[in-house]
Amino acid sequence: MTAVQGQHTIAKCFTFEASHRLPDLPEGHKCARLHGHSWTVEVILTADELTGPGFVTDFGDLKPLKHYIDEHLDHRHLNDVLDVPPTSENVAAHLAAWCVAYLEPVIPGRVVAVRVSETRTTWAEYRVVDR
Ligand SMILES: Nc1nc2c(c(=O)[nH]1)N=C([C@H](O)[C@H](O)COP(=O)(O)OP(=O)(O)OP(=O)(O)O)CN2
Ligand SMILES: [Zn+2]
Repeated sequence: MTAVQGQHTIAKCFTFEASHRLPDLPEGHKCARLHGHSWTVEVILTADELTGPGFVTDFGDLKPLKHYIDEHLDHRHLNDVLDVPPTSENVAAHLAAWCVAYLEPVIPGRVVAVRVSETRTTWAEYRVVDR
């Protein structure tokens, strides 16, 4: 059978608990108040060729991201961590930049995007420009 042309993509989810408040919102907006979420982070990776038994990246090799999240975001007030308002969009961009700087050099795959959810009904995705 002829192989279908395509691209492998994998993802792994991480969670953390953190508070935030969003500035520059209209008077009375609920998200200007201090509140917290169980956040979800999904890192999405691709590779042109599989390695080992057929991996884009061994899911286990994504542990440095879990360690970063546990150390720097979990049970923190995100306004103290980021130097921009801690929206889902900005948290996703922050984690994408961290993954490109510190995770990519030590894994075979490339980071495609980081998706962040504050709630079960919302997400924001930061897509890394193709390199
Ligand atoms: N584009 C964005 N919009 C909002 C963000 C964000 O980061 N990016 N953040 C918030 C609040 O922090 C909070 O997450 C509220 O979310 P929202 O879905 O508006 O509220 P609920 O979870 O309570 O959902 P309901 O549908 O109102 O029950 C706001 N917007
Ligand atoms: Zn919120």
